[in-house]
Amino acid sequence: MASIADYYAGKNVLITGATGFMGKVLVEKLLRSCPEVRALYILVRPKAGQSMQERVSDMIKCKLFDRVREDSPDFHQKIIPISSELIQPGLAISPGDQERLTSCVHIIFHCAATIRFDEPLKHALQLNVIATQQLLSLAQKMPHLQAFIHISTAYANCNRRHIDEVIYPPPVEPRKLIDSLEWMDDSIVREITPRLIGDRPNTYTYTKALAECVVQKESGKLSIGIIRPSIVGASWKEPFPGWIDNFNGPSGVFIAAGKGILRTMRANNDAVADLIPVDVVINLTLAAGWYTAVHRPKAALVYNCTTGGINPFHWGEIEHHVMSSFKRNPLEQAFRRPNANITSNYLINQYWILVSHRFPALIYDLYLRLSGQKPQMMQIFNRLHKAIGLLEYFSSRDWEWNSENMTMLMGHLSPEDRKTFNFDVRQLCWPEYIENYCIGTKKYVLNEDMSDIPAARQHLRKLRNIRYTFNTLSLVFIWRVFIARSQMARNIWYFVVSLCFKFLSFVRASSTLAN
Ligand SMILES: CCCCC/C=C\C/C=C\CCCCCCCC(=O)SCCNC(=O)CCNC(=O)[C@H](O)C(C)(C)COP(=O)(O)OP(=O)(O)OC[C@H]1O[C@@H](n2cnc3c(N)ncnc32)[C@H](O)[C@@H]1OP(=O)(O)O
Ligand SMILES: NC(=O)C1=CN([C@@H]2O[C@H](COP(=O)(O)OP(=O)(O)OC[C@H]3O[C@@H](n4cnc5c(N)ncnc54)[C@H](OP(=O)(O)O)[C@@H]3O)[C@@H](O)[C@H]2O)C=CC1
Repeated sequence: MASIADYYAGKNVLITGATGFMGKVLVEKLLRSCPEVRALYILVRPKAGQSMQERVSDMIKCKLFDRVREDSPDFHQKIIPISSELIQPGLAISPGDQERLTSCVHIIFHCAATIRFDEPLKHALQLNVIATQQLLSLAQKMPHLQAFIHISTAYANCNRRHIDEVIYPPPVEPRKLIDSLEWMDDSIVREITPRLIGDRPNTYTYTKALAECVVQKESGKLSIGIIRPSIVGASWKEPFPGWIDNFNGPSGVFIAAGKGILRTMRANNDAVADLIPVDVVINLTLAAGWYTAVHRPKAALVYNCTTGGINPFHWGEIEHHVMSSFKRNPLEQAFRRPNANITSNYLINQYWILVSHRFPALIYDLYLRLSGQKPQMMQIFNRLHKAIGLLEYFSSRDWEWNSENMTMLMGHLSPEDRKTFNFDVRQLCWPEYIENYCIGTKKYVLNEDMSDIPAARQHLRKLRNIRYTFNTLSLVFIWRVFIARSQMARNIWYFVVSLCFKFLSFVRASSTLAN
């Protein structure tokens, strides 16, 4: 049987979401490990004043592509951008481009989605469900198509505790929901959203569940694979350890903790932190593309791409390793020394939010005001609280995912492919992974230089001295207030002072005698 790289040789691949976190890693890995692939057609929209071409040029300049650039400097010639806005009818692909794609594409990887937890339902439905539907109908017109790989999420069915590799019945018939939301204005949709999403925490997981159902129902004769990654984190090994380029999921939490801003968060110490490195997800995705095309399974195969059942690690352990990593490799200009604690207790968390978040923010904003600058800390904390509030659902619970298809797929790979497209997470050493993850947030998200670490350490020492001074002054102040108001405090104070005085006299007398 052909190896994975042999299979992709000469193939035209269509990718949505190629400008996103996972899409870029997919493009890089395909070009590097399957160098004979014919072309990668990527659906891209213009954004933030940049044309499609400008965005793609920026993307290929990214450090992520350094390794493939070294191997084959002309790699970009294989990337063919196609202008597309996925929430428009027909995905806004021009008739010429549609014809080109339908005539040549062999495999589709559908990564695009809105992953925001606070996305209004209508928009999440348009992108995550309707665009998937439209892509499937485009796929139906492709005579050479061999596999359609849909990227879902392990949390699509997070309202269940045990999640098998099956497509569960949808919370609502997607067609009916699409039809009803079409005529409703945004305010009505906002009002009924909590009732619709029911026991799911957000519109993201809800619409991803609907999308899976659409893939199952509207795939016709296509060969389908559905990948369900859990919490996708920095890369484990490829193209280099610790690659990460965004604040999503735990990355923003790690950074906020490393900067000394986040000091408390609600999470269950003993719950499994189902992180999965991005390169593992991409290796599995490419292997699933190969398997789907070669074996043509009759029904869609679902791959729960998770670590919890195979190599579990817990939020409490993550907290410990993140903190010690940021102490060894501090971030620049930290607000306070990194010292975050997680707790599952609501009241304890609220107490620490008051003492360790709001109070320092208030003092710092006061200092900014007095020095003629614009206060900003309270605003930063309000945004942070909103973000961690949306993540708490995932850090406070445990799920059990069955990942038999991942094991089955590994069993079908040749020893060589198992190395090149490694997704065996049993080999993952968590402390080392977390260390590289934290360094990755410093280097690639915050663009900080590793050579500045001594200065960052010096800054942490300065913060420690400020804290000691502040604590001492506060103690003296509180004590003075007590002494002024209470006879008992005064008596204790005189007692302690006279005791110290006696002790000093004793030490002096004994040293005189000794001489
Ligand atoms: C140290 C102890 C650690 C212990 C660990 C404990 C817990 C771990 C925490 C989390 C684990 C749970 C993760 C669950 C993931 C589930 C898996 C999935 O299915 S994947 C999808 C994941 N999706 C997300 O993570 C998206 C979440 N984000 C959002 O929904 C939104 O971004 C938002 C948080 C609601 C914020 O929206 P807002 O409009 O206010 O801001 P923007 O998004 O426009 O961003 C503005 C600005 O802020 C930066 N940003 C975004 N998020 C964060 C963050 N979390 N921390 C810091 N900064 C953040 C963003 O990049 C923008 O910057 P800029 O203006 O410079 O571009
Ligand atoms: N990150 C994670 O932790 C997890 C992610 N997943 C799934 O993986 C997939 C990829 O996620 P990730 O890479 O993290 O997400 P990103 O947000 O990084 O990327 C999303 C991609 O979708 C594209 N996109 C969004 N809206 C449109 C639109 N209207 N038209 C065209 N393209 C659009 C974006 O393009 P643009 O650059 O133009 O915005 C971007 O390329 C998603 O399906 C997600 O559900 C699953 C589990 C966990």
